[in-house]
Amino acid sequence: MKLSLLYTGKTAYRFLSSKATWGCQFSAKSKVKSSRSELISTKKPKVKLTEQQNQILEAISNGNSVFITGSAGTGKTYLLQHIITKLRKIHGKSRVFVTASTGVAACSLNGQTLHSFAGIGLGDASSVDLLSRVSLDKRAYRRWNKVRALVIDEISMVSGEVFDNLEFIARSIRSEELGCEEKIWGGIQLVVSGDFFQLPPVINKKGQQKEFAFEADCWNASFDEQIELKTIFRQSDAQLIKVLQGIRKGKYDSEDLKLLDQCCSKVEPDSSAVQLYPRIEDVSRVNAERLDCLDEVLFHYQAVDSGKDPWKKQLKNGIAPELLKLCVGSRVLLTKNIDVVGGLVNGATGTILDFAVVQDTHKLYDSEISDICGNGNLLPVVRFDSGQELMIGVERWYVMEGDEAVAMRKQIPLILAWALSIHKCQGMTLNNLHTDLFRVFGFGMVYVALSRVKSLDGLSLVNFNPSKIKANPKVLQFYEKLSAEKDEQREDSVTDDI
Ligand SMILES: Nc1ncnc2c1ncn2[C@@H]1O[C@H](COP(=O)(O)OP(=O)(O)OP(=O)(O)O)[C@@H](O)[C@H]1O
Repeated sequence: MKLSLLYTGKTAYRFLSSKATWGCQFSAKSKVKSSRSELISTKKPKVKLTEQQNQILEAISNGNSVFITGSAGTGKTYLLQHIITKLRKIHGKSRVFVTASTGVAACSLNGQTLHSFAGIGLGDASSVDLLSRVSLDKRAYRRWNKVRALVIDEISMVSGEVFDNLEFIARSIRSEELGCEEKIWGGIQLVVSGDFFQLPPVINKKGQQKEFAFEADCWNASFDEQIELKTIFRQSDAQLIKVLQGIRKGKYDSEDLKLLDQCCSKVEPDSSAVQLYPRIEDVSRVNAERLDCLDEVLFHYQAVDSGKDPWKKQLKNGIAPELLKLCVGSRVLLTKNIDVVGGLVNGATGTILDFAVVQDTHKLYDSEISDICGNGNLLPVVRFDSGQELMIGVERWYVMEGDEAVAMRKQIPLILAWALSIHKCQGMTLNNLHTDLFRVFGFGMVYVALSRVKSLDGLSLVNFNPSKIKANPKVLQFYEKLSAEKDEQREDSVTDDI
């Protein structure tokens, strides 16, 4: 029988007490670090920005609105963090709003979802109706007035209709309230990032004309520059990069197919491989089954949320679960960067080794732990696949409105990692992954799934079929046009030089 330390009675408590003592001995003997201890280096490794990344930063310093795109792993999100710091210096912290199309992406940037920033609910109404909805929502109205720079990450999942509606709202509110002439986006500096070859928007209305944001009427006029990052950092193997670049555009040759076939012929996927599924139901089922098979005592970690709705609700769409169930032997994935120098970053996987009490903490932190873990104050000890062992402490996820934290979740930064959804892994880097391509559907999914992996050794596939490799023709056309325009600009600048 499984015991729940948080919800069961005396039996569990007795177990917990003995386990706690053992945990102390464990900590002393094995020198397990706590993710909150001073032993962990929080210094960020110095990453030199590329010339192209620096050019983008410069364009932003000059007040330009920029669309940043590029293949998976070209450092779009990484660059965004530098951009946000720069924008805050230019406009002041409270006037820079950081948003993303999904809760997971928004949380990883400590931002808010685009829809909640905008105050448009589901956004399924006409532009005029949405404008009156926003005008009645005091906070949303104030945000639209206050914002000087708006960052939008994972734009591939925002529809053209929503993009146009937001521009209309920005222009209408700001020209009326600020008394300025009508400017596109009401003069807001826009920084938009994403790769349209990745996951597309979820379209509710049938026959929607403007599926992608680049189909919005205002798209081209919204930006001073549209830049495609070219250097891929996630993978270094030239063969893998070539295959992934092909898959991104729905293309492959016999060499690529041979390589993908080799990934299918691995007898058993590495036991550390994260299984990627398109549907969340499969993810929940596989993780629950594997947890059950271990037949170990379950430890429950209940997230503690603060703030008000609608912000608090957004926390539910983030990466940190409301209730995290773990036991010895569980495969887990880290959801925060806790030791960047040591490689313990978002996406690092490992196995739960034990549960132990944290030593030498401040009273304040003790109470934080007990809020989440109940009376036991036992924290999970993880042996990461890199070999490091670490006790994982409590972390925080914020929903920020400008410089104000409007909601916060405290939770252990781990999720079960036998299985993960392709939607949740967008933006992640994984060492080992396994996926059944039979289940994968739609444009972009195969590319998002496969482009998470760092090297071919870490990729295992089943049911690979070349017909699954497909790119949306509209997206292909958009990128062809973008690169033709760049070529033209280059030619023009050469002619000018002569
Ligand atoms: N200039 C750089 N030099 C070295 N590494 C970099 C550089 N820029 C980014 N990286 C690293 O590249 C990796 C991928 O970056 P990031 O996740 O930002 O890519 P992305 O383009 O947002 O990918 P995706 O589209 O899959 O979300 C990260 O580990 C990041 O630290």
